[in-house]
Amino acid sequence: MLRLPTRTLRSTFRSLSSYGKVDDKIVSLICNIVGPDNVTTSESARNLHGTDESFHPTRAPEAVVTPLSTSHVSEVMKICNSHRIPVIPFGTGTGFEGGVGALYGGVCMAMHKMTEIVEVNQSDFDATVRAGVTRHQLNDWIRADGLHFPIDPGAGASVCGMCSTSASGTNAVRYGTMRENVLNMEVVLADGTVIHTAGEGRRPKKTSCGYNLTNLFVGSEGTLGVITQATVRLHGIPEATAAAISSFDSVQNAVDTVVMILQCGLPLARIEFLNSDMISACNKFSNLQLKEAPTLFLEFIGSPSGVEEQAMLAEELCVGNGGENFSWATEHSEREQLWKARHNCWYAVKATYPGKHAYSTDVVVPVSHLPETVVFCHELAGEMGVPAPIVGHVGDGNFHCFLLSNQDDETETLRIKDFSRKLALKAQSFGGSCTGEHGIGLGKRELLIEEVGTGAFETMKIVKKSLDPLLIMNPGKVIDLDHLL
Ligand SMILES: Cc1cc2c(cc1C)N(C[C@H](O)[C@H](O)[C@H](O)COP(=O)(O)OP(=O)(O)OC[C@H]1O[C@@H](n3cnc4c(N)ncnc43)[C@H](O)[C@@H]1O)c1[nH]c(=O)[nH]c(=O)c1N2
Ligand SMILES: CCCCCCC(=O)C(=O)O
Ligand SMILES: [Mn+2]
Repeated sequence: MLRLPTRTLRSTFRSLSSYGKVDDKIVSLICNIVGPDNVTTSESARNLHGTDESFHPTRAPEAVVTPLSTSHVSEVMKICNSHRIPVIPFGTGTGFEGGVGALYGGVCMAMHKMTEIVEVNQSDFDATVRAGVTRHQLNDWIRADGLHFPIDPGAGASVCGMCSTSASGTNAVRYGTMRENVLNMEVVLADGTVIHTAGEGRRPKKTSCGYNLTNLFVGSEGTLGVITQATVRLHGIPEATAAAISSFDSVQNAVDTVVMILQCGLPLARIEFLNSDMISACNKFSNLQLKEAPTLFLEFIGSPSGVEEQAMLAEELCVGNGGENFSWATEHSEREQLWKARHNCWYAVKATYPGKHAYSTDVVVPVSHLPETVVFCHELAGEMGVPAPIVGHVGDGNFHCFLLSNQDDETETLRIKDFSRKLALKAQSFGGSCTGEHGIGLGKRELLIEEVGTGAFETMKIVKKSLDPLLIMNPGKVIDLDHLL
């Protein structure tokens, strides 16, 4: 099934241009599989599918293919593999690290037409979806059964795209990330082979059955195969929910409170930190009237009395650290407004600086190092003269700092890259990571090597070359081609 190349990769790829071109012959071969309505070389479609939310320059693929089934994906992969044509999977294009850019041309495999919710097992708390299903679509489908899929990147991402970046969001402190919530995946490998990472039809909540292929493909960012189906955990919608807000006079006091709340074992559903620049952007964009100060947004779930008890304990801890204006709400509309504003932070800050290109850092540290890392970020931004709205999933030790550049201004772009690198190195020095949820993509390839070290990096290269010997799967992402040739 999988073969290592007989010649060395270096001689196979004498130059990067040795990738095959998507010429008329290839388009017609693909057309024979998916039908003419499901392949296009139009400029607008190509540009759209080479773009995500990142500030990395757009790189359009040569063609966009929209498969309708796993066998379509498999047959197209066979053609691409035999002509050594790059394939770049595309979910909904909401990624932050340039993952969908076609650096070496090739075919974009756009999954949005595979929209079937294959099954929902209400009493087993799991669902299986095809690659085009978004998290919103899944939640709309299962709500009436009293269930939800809690992983919530702010955008309406596809569930399989979320598998591929190991996404999380505001609920991870309670429910975990995609890594803890994916039970099985169907994946089409570079040569067209179809596998099920946990075995076909399997959906056990735990397993000791061999190597964990599921978690190999979670976070693989389209570089090891195309995820065509995912089986994910679902959770019951809690009986009662309350949201709370408290503002502080310093970043340090706000983040110290987070550590205390976690140390008390309060079973929070969400705890998010926003600095004053971020609150200011949210007030304008989402029509809130919050005090422009370091602020915590919290959410508690459980029984009505349990929620009240949690809110009172949280209030005590906030007030003990100088927290002001502690207020909490159980009303659905009030909670919705708050979390909608939180999910729109990215758009709120973008609207504050029109015309600029935006980049979001994504460091994560052990929570005991969170206060000094957030303060470091604040001070570094001050020293470097970089405006720095900050928002974070602080219950996991993960936060984002929003950076801006005028893409034509090289000095500005270098400055934010420098800032981002310094912050990532600081997080790594505390035993943390350069990325908690956005992935490596293009921007963090060197940081990946520093983070995992030579031995683990060499092992990653072996995995990549074994599964994709001709390096056609999303080439240049996660691992620079120079390291693979
Ligand atoms: C406003 C806002 C807010 C947030 C976020 C975005 C935006 C716009 N995100 C980022 C983003 O939503 C997240 O990275 C998603 O997992 C991307 O899913 P897409 O379907 O859009 O993948 P997209 O199409 O962007 O692709 C991302 C990567 O996955 C690969 N890929 C996509 N589908 C694949 C498939 N079927 N098989 C194999 N590879 C595939 C692509 O090749 C690419 O490398 C985020 N994220 C987060 O973790 N936490 C957060 O809090 C937020 N918040
Ligand atoms: C500083 C704003 C960056 C937000 C990036 C999107 C994201 O992950 C989120 O949590 O929101
Ligand atoms: Mn986030």
